[in-house]
Amino acid sequence: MTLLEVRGLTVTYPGGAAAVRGVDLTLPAGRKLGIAGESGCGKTTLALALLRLLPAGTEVTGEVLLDGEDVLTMRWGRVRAVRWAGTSIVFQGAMHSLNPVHRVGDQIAEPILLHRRASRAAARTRAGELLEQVGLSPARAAAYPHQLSGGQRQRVMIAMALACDPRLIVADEPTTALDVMIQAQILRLIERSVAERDLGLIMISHDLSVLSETCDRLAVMYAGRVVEEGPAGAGHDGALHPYARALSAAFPRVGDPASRFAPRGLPGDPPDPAAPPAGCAFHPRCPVALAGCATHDVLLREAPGDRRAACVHVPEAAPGQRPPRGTAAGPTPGAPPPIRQHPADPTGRTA
Ligand SMILES: Nc1ncnc2c1ncn2[C@@H]1O[C@H](COP(=O)(O)OP(=O)(O)OP(=O)(O)O)[C@@H](O)[C@H]1O
Repeated sequence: MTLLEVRGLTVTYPGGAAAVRGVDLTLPAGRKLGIAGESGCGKTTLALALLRLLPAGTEVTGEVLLDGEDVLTMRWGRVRAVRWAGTSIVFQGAMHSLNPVHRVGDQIAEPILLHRRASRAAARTRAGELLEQVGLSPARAAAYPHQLSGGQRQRVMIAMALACDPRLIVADEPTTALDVMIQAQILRLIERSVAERDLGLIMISHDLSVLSETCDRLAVMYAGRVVEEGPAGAGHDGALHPYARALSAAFPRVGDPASRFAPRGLPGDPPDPAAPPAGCAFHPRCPVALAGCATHDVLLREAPGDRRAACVHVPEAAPGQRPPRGTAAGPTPGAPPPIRQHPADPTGRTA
């Protein structure tokens, strides 16, 4: 069963930065999708669009269907309910996401009070249970965020994300600010939490190794587009698109000590999202670009090996090798959908 379907999602910030361009993604219930790409490629913008958290005045086209219901056209009351009970988000740097003047137990209890209409006592009890489930003592409910370590704060964020039993968790660089040992613990906690509850997970990271370990499938973004999507286990070795290959070569490989000392970087910078180059946006940095790549953009299409890739060098899969309709990714053909101006949430609340 499809939990999330993103169709032709395009996001343009005020000022003209087209941060996400024609993204199509499908996430079946209970599956884990990683989204990778270097800084500025549009990963966070995509996450914010899924929860309608983009700033006022941002232009959004396309559809974000959660259980078939379009998040982009919902009334605000419904959006607020969906943000906790449908999709919840774990950001990097919990210190900035938690309110410094409230006890963490109260912050976990708040969405339960608001969205589950629980009594204050029941919400507090549930907050204690959630703290225990993420490996913290229920007594820590009385702590303020500054009294906890970075790893403990991130556990509190995960407890908050789980508070209203969402069906999908979006984790945006959930471990980036943590040291390697704590990073591993938090990743295991996220994996266990989604497995126990059979949740969908979208995990965003610039770290391909983290995503390959945690997720079932991996989408690689460049300049606002998904340029490759496929099984995550092969993230290091099976990539087809030259950008996905370059990204994977930039990371040390498990079991290949030599690669630790000689990771290869990618020369050049990603393009300005307000003025992406004509043709394939990657062509100015692409080691195998052809003359036509400067004028002709290849849309994401079915490729061999249960993958999709947007490159002229990648052969298109034969019709018999393609997945059933509805799982394909790539800009949706046909007339462009209407542009929606994102109004500010009238209450200014994000709960
Ligand atoms: N509020 C905004 N107004 C205008 N442009 C923005 C805004 N937020 C992000 N951008 C631009 O949109 C592009 C995509 O940014 P985004 O944060 O989505 O990328 P990212 O892949 O998540 O990067 P990072 O890994 O550094 O967080 C960038 O060029 C960024 O400068």
